[in-house]
Amino acid sequence: MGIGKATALLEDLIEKAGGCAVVDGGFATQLERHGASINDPLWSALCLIKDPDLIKRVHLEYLEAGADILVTSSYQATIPGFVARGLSLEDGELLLEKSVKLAVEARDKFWDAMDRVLGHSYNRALVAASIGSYGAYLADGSEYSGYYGSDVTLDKLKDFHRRRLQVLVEAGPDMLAFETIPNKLEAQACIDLLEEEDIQIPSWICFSSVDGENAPSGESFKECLDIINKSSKVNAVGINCAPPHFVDSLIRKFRELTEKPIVVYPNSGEVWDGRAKRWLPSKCFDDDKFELFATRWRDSGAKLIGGCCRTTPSTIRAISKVLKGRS
Ligand SMILES: C[S+](C)CC[C@H](N)C(=O)O
Ligand SMILES: N[C@@H](CCS)C(=O)O
Ligand SMILES: [Zn+2]
Repeated sequence: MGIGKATALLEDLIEKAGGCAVVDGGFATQLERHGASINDPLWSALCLIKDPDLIKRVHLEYLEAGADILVTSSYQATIPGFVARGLSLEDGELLLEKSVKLAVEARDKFWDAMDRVLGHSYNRALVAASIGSYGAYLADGSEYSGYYGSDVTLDKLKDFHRRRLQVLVEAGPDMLAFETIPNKLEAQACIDLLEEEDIQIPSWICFSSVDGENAPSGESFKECLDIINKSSKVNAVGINCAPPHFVDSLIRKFRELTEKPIVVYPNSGEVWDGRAKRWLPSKCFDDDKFELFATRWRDSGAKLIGGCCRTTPSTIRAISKVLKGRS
């Protein structure tokens, strides 16, 4: 796939979805709702070892809810993380591959079934391989602070991301989703890797934000988007796992800073306590509110809309209903 084709794949989906495609919702959240215990350094990636069937089930639930894009279970699946757990390099790589295969199998199963349903309004979903930030792997809350310490250089971040990216791409996803990137240095590492590895599938880079104006590191989104704009390998840019009430103004800001399609999939508004490893109750938004927000975000110019942590298939059903007129 050349760069033109990569761009077309995402653009076609957005067009088929009526101008705004639906991303799935909180993946780890839905695993937990089904009883999975993920209080672990691997977080949701623990289920790749313990309960892969549940991963597939959650993907199917999001498809049924109307997701046009499935984000894989690899957010916190890393080779050093698996090795720290006693797995071999080879087994770690097999688990990464499995994260893509499970989503592809769910997508194909759902799409085969839909093929037999007359007049359905679903689109054939794309599978986006999740690449969580270095902070997600550290499991210390730094995907929301952007502070990695002075010893973390561009080369270190590229070394951290490179092999996982290669393995995920080899497993055959439709696209890549860099998630909760908290600073400019890591965005640069992602861009450099896409270029150096000559990645041919589309990708998006999403930042977290804790003040509604800047990246968590305090660096401006102008600085971050200026480097992204220089790369044709990044096909969309946006925000994930930030509170929903920040999103509308961030879409407007991003529209001034980039011509790339904008993707937003905020969390419920609850705040992650990285030390206590739990969600702190905060200004929290329910599915009805997401329904209202989704039209506003679309009208403000977002092209891909979904949910992140603490959102569920019912959130995605509400978003899909309002964006596509599905009941
Ligand atoms: C998106 S956060 C809630 C994921 C979990 C975090 N990286 C941790 O392991 O503590
Ligand atoms: N795709 C991940 C992102 C966590 S911030 C999930 O939904 O669990
Ligand atoms: Zn999240």
